[in-house]
Amino acid sequence: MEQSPYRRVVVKLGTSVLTGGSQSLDKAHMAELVRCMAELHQSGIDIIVCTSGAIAAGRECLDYPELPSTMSSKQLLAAVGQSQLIQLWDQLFHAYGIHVGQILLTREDVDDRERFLNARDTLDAMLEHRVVPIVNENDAVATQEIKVGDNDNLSALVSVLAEADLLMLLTDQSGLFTADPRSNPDAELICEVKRIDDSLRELAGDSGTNLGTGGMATKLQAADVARRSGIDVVIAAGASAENVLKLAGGMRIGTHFPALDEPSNNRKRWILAGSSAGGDVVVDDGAVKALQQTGSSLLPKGVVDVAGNFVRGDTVRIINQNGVIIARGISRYSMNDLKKIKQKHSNSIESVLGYEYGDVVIHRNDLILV
Ligand SMILES: Nc1ncnc2c1ncn2[C@@H]1O[C@H](COP(=O)(O)OP(=O)(O)O)[C@@H](O)[C@H]1O
Ligand SMILES: N[C@@H](CCC(=O)OP(=O)(O)O)C(=O)O
Repeated sequence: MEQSPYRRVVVKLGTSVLTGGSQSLDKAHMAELVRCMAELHQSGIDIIVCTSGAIAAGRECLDYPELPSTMSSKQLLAAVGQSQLIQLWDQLFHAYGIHVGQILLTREDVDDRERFLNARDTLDAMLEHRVVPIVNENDAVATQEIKVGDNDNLSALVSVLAEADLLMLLTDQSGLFTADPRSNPDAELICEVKRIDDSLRELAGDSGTNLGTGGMATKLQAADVARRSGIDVVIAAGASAENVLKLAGGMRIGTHFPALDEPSNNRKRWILAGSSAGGDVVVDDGAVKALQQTGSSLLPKGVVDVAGNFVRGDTVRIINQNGVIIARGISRYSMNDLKKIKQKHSNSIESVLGYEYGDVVIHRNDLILV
């Protein structure tokens, strides 16, 4: 494999790829995909798999039952199929000595700041321990109101959550075409998209099968979300497992959506644009110096007081002891927690609270000086 320009990659595998268009999971092809993802993992790149296929696996496992097309039928199939799916991924990665862990999300897990941070911490911990996260929507419990609804958008949210730098949307077409190639054999592949506008959205149709969800329309929505967060996105064919290696090596296959901005800038803008500060964290002069001069994270040791009312994940103002605002940032600890751990060394957080969310109160990536 070429030297990869990427360090953290989300690989989204649609039902179309995992079944090869059939009614059951194509285990041989999944093994090939794992061979390539394992190679990436072993080269030091963090891999997150966003897998579809639970509903298809559930149908297969229950021997294709006749069910009404209701939400609860889908939930039943997903509940059965998800356990089949995760077992299969586990076995396949195990052959390369790689551990996997399952994360099942709904929209609520990313909309709510505290849950967003929790999910991010879990992903970070898994990646830090070189465990491959296998993510899907929590279809078995998600109702329409709390669903992301499709795994294209889910994979974009996961990419943002994990601060990935590449999102591969692997599907049964070699990219985005000027029209749905199923019904338009003359349609041409679009190699690069710089702007996602209404005229492009008109080209992107729904899924051509009854297995996939959303077709190219949801892939465009996902590309839009991810690239705005500084993540390169590519839609490409998943039928060739080698494409995983080629794309991670920066090869130009499929349809590319280059990232629009530096992730850090974008993230910091989000902090600045975020809801009005939930509270104030007063810090000592040493902490002010560390934040302003060395770009450090804020540790509990430097916190002298807290005010207002905030929970973990809220944006807070960081002020010095003269009341001057010096920064804004997202607090990893609630106000109540912070009251207990202020002026304490980070390694005593767990003994004081009985749990910990890491050494820092506000990570430097979640902080902007004002
Ligand atoms: N402009 C387009 N270019 C490519 N494919 C398109 C386009 N419009 C609609 N499609 C359809 O999108 C399908 C892929 O989406 P989907 O079935 O949801 O797959 P997946 O399971 O991989 O998410 C293709 O099989 C194709 O029929
Ligand atoms: N979460 C569902 C897949 C939903 C979905 O978006 O499917 P797909 O369009 O094939 O990526 C499942 O596991 O069956």
